Amino acid sequence: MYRPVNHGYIETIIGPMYSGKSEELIRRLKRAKIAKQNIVVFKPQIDDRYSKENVVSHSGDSIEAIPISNSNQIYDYIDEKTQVVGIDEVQFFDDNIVDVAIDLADQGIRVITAGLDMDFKGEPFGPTPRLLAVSEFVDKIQAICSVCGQPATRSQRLINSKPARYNDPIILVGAVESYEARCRKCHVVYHEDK
Ligand SMILES: Nc1ncnc2c1ncn2[C@@H]1O[C@H](COP(=O)(O)OP(=O)(O)O)[C@@H](O)[C@H]1O
Ligand SMILES: Cc1cn([C@H]2C[C@H](O)[C@@H](COP(=O)(O)O)O2)c(=O)[nH]c1=O
Ligand SMILES: [Zn+2]
Repeated sequence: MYRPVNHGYIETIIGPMYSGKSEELIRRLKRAKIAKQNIVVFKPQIDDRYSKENVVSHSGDSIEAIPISNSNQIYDYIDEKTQVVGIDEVQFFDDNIVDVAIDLADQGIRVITAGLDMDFKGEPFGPTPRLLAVSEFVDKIQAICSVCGQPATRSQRLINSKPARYNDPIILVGAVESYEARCRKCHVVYHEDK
């Protein structure tokens, strides 16, 4: 694909749940739209929490998005006019999403991704660590700890109001019924062997 000027790069917005990643992604994409840039937004199909075809923040901001089940599907919606690509919930994709982001940036596209850096156990989540390494710009943002009010960097999973167990599955789509924002001190994971 021919692009006359190569100004591509990757921006990544990371943090725990409720930290404002989707709000910030939507804000940047809406500004690009105001600048009359050609944008395309993607989200993983499994995230049907608030909407199937929009990125929606916990506070209700939204922008139209294409749900995809495989990162290579992004290429079906990109052409020589595409200037900005947004990808939300990037942690749910496989590692190939990083190669797609690199390829798009190499083609001159501004790629803006948002996702969780850590899972409910406080461990690196899916492709995010590698994505951070190759991004030109990274913004790590915080929520408010639901226990103590300090800046929250972790996502607390609660099952029947109790901390989730270490061996529980990593993926569980949800919001306030299953997750709270917590700081390091207030974040709890239940280890059955301890
Ligand atoms: N504990 C919390 N800390 C900060 N914001 C919260 C919290 N709980 C709910 N919110 C709401 O969530 C919004 C951020 O939502 P969103 O952008 O979807 O976050 P993220 O994509 O990081 O999960 C905030 O503007 C606020 O209205
Ligand atoms: C911590 C954690 C989260 N999830 C899920 C829960 C939500 O559906 C998304 C995160 O959404 P947000 O826009 O950041 O609020 O991820 C999960 O599947 N596993 C986890 O460990
Ligand atoms: Zn706390």
